[in-house]
Amino acid sequence: MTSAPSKQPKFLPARNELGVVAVGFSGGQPKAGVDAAPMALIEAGLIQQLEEDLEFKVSFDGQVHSYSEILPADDPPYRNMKRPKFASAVTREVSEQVYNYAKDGKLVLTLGGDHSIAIGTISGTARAIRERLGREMAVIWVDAHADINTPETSDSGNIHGMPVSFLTGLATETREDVFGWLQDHHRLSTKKLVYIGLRDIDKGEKKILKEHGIKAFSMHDIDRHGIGKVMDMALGWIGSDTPIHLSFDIDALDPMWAPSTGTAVRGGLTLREGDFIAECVAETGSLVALDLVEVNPSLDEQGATDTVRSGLSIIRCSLGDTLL
Ligand SMILES: NC(=[NH2+])NCCC[C@H](N)C(=O)O
Ligand SMILES: [Mn+2]
Ligand SMILES: [Mn+2]
Repeated sequence: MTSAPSKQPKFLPARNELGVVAVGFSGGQPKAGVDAAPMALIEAGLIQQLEEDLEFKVSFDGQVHSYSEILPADDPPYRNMKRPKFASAVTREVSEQVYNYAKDGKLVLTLGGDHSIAIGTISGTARAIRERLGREMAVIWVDAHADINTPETSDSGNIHGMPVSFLTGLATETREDVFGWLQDHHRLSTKKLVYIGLRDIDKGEKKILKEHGIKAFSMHDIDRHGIGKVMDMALGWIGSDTPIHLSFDIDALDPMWAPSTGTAVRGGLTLREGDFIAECVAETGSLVALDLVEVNPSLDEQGATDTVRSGLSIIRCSLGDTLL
């Protein structure tokens, strides 16, 4: 058994440098409003907290990108995917933005948007880490959902339920304008992926997880072992000294803590469990990128302030804030 490792950030020469990308994209799912999350997080004081409390040197272009300039004129469903060209064009752009920060050794924080944007963030980080360090990174995916449907296994056709299949190469596509731009250097090995918090997995997804031996800790595992042991096991699977990209879907938290999200599922993590996951990742010193996605302030409006606060808390803990 491993205990919480606390080491030097060997691959983060500029650990106090943080690049922020704000992605106002909602096209990976049908509900409007998730594009407003970056502004809600920023208006709640995010950038200031990062600079003043956590002492980061923040690079941010000051814009929440809506990508309206690359909105395709027509975007019919393709292979069961809804709005495939727009999602492809946006994630391609995000991939470039994230890559540009990560290649300079900056830690990258991306604010979503729906979870389809992880196609951009993870591909950008994976490529930069390969080029800069000649290594493969690991991904910790904290979510109620596995988001590993292929276009063919998806019932909804919503691309936010598919990012992991494209990132791992379980789904591929030759059309350049529909994720065909993803190349090997953008991809992630199924062996370097760990899920935490799962509780709403589609039938086809269960089959994929099983067939590929993907490491996953469901809410059942957290109930059985406690979050402390689960984090030991999750980080043990990844191994110390591996760069980590943390992709945090706010719906991993119980709706009690994060009601304003598009696909809320009861029986989730407490805020403390979510923060603890983030703190454990921060303690490794190996975090290279963080996504915070699926906050939708226009759903359950009375709960929006709480949801944004939870999101801020997860971000701060991931980036090294400690209780003492
Ligand atoms: N990022 C998310 N919240 N994803 C929810 C996915 C829900 C469902 N599994 C689907 O494929 O549509
Ligand atoms: Mn989810
Ligand atoms: Mn998700």
